[in-house]
Amino acid sequence: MALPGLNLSAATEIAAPVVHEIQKDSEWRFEVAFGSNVEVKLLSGTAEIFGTELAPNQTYTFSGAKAAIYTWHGCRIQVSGTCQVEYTAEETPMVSYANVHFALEKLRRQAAIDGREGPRVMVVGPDNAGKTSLIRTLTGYAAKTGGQPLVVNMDSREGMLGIPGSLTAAAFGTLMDVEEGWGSSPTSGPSPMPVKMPVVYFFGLPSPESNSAMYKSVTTRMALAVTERFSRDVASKETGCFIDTPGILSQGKNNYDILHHIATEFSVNVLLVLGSERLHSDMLRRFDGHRASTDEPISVIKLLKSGGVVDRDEAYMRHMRQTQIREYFFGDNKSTLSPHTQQVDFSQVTIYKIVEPSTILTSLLPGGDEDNDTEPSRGGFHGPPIFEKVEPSLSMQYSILAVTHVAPNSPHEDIRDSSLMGFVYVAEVDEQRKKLRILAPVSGRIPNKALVWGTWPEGFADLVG
Ligand SMILES: Nc1ncnc2c1ncn2[C@@H]1O[C@H](COP(=O)(O)OP(=O)(O)OP(=O)(O)O)[C@@H](O)[C@H]1O
Repeated sequence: MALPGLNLSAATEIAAPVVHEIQKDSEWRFEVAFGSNVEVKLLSGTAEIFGTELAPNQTYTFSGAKAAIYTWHGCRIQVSGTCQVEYTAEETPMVSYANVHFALEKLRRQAAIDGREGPRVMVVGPDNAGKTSLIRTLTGYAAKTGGQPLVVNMDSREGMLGIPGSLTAAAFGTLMDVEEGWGSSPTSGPSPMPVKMPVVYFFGLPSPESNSAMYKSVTTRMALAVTERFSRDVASKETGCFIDTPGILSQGKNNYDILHHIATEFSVNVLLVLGSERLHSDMLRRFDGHRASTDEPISVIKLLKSGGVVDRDEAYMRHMRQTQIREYFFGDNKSTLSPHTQQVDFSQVTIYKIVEPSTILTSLLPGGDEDNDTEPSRGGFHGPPIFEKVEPSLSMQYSILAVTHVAPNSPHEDIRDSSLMGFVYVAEVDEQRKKLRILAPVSGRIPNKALVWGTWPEGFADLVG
């Protein structure tokens, strides 16, 4: 049986519960397919999942998950449902991760005494090295010891409290969601977990390589947002921040200048290198002891990749992106949302498409169409165009549009640098009647703001019927 419209196989029948006894300093690793559920309950002892403790006797439900339940002192867990993979591992890098946490705590205490910002930590490493999991773990530990770290996701391939394609930052001073990872962002429905208030920018492309100039500009804007947050939030300032980076930036020297840009803009002073000797030595050469834009040197620390980190294939990643998009509009099994569909005329929306760098080159060549009269004011800026104003067309059907905070005809730089109100989904484009069917998370008219269309996330045909 299949759930209509969701392209998921229905939950398989629940196998009889199994009890696992996990020895101290070990973890139970498991993978659950999308569309099936596995329930886990902590029966005795203590356990955590990526730095967030499990409450005793509470049932946690996992679907489409690859994760590990770690115990420092030993525990018993009850598992119901069928895992694709499950095993217990005694060898984990958790002690070294905990040592990093204690070292960061020391820096935080010193920063509080000196009235400075806490450590600004950037995590680098190839794809599937465990960067996000390490940041979740260190964020969980920092929150548990009373801190409120800012977590910055600079990887547009995956969303953090937002849709893929966006770059977000949020303060984590409260418990994270054991089942969902980063938890939920403010939505139009109630949430059992404290919601986080992310600041969101749109990149709209899968990789910084797709448009490094635009990525660097959005990075600069995000770093300003983080500095601004530090200036009005003492708890976050003292705890510092964690910056997650796209794996592609660590895979080959071509993109090290982008890593350098992130490190400089965020005044990074701790660089954690996961899972690559060669990257570590490159980073040491580039950064160790070098001064960032503040007066502090950068410490480069090598950490082992966990043996539990799983390579995720394209089909899994695609499913994960679609789940994130669906949850943004419709909620999850804990809180159902009620998005609204409405018809709008083409004339009611102003949509900008991100210009590919190759097109920019063409438009700058003699005879190129740089002086396009249909383009809005460039606010006195004469650089290459960042966006192209486009009329809706069939190719836009099933796409996500980012709703900025700026007026429809704002200069390109203002559109690029604007944080986002949210996202809408183009359910249908009727070129003949010049009408769009739009799905928005809340009711009311689509705000009269500049909308941005990127190539990422890719179109998602099955979101609404
Ligand atoms: N110890 C572990 N046991 C089981 N699964 C794990 C473990 N650590 C991480 N994973 C899983 O492995 C996958 C990859 O990990 P993660 O997302 O942290 O890597 P990453 O370096 O951030 O990847 P990318 O750069 O590609 O986004 C995730 O699904 C994560 O939940």
